[in-house]
Amino acid sequence: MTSILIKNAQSVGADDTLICQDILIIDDMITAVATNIKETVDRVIDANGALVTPGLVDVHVHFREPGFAYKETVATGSKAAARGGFTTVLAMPNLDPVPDNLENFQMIKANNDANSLVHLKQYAAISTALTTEEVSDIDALAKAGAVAFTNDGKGVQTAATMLMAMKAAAKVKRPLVAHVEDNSLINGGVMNLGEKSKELQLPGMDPLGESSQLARDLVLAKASGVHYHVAHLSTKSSVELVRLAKLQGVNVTAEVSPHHLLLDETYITADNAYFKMNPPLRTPADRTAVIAGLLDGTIDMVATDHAPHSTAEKEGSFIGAAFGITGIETSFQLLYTHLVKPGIATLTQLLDWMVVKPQQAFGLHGAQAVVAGQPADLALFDIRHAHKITADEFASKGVNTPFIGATIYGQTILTMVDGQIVYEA
Ligand SMILES: NC(=O)N[C@@H](CC(=O)O)C(=O)O
Ligand SMILES: [Zn+2]
Ligand SMILES: [Zn+2]
Repeated sequence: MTSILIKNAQSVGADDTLICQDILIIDDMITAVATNIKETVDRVIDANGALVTPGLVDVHVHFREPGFAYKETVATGSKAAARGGFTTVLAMPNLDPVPDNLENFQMIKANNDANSLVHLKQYAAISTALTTEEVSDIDALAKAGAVAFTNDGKGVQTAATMLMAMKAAAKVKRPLVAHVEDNSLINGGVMNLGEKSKELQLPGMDPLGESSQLARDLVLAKASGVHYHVAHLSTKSSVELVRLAKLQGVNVTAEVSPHHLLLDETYITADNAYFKMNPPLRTPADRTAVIAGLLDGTIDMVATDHAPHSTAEKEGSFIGAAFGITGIETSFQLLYTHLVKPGIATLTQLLDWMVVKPQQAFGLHGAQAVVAGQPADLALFDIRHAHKITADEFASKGVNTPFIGATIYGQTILTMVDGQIVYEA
């Protein structure tokens, strides 16, 4: 038996008030939360007024193993997750080999299970190689433990393939997660098609590539009854479509990334690939719409789309650089600093978007509140001191984020998974 007593932590109570309490953890469970717990334990940790939350959940990360271990591994990615305050993450299938059959999936899952510091669930591919019209063996992959199905990185180009996959996913009661992108509207674009692409004279991708495929999918989702989840939603038009679909009873959920909430294309002042990701940063009107969509519940959750790449792949121009930015070590902190501190959102809302909704939508197990009887998955954040993000502090192999140099509050002090400390500052 191991026992840990965390003293003087501030947990979020009713009406968003902070309550200073002690937390007793025995083995993998929270066994008591109260003021002034007196108990002989193996270790006492003085949280010194830090915020305590249930472990964060990220339904969209790229851990790159197997195939691209030079960008990230399960060991480094999960360490980065722990450093960000995350205790459960869902890993994308754009790997090599692709988890589009049982053998590949089992090999990838075994490697995840052997090397992850946090709870790690694996997505399987919708179609073979993430690009074909041949739907994967969704039934077998679900039985093997696939948390959900997605071709993230690529849109599913034909309605027939999408409908077939949705019906199969509905049968096994797993979400179908869509990276919505119609290739016929991308035109080799490296950023959003509009004023900024014109100014920088770079090829732009039409934002209708996202919303037009989303509109198709929502019709198919309604017909198939699948739980359809939209990955990294980024345009005003997409928000409007999801809002309408929810009103019509479509079983749809949606995620937005921290960068689409906090940045737009006006932040791109030079041809610097640290601002290159897919979907691209959109217009200020799109950004206003995704924030409003999150606040009114149209968008259910935040997911980082943590996409590490090597320095060589992100150097220089948008042309030729890889799409994607890292995010798992800075997301809670950036959103706390820019949404909660200024009063745009409450801490309760932020935790709803980063813990409760992801767990509910994907049927995950984990603490939804720091209370006795819950699993000891939790994080402590220092919300009182400012911190400047530097490239050398990341646990991830990727340092490709435009937020380097930003000042944030909420640095992670400690992260615990099943009662084990997996990160300590
Ligand atoms: N978001 C990105 O820009 N890149 C992701 C793929 C994806 O999420 O579509 C990647 O795998 O690097
Ligand atoms: Zn994607
Ligand atoms: Zn992604």
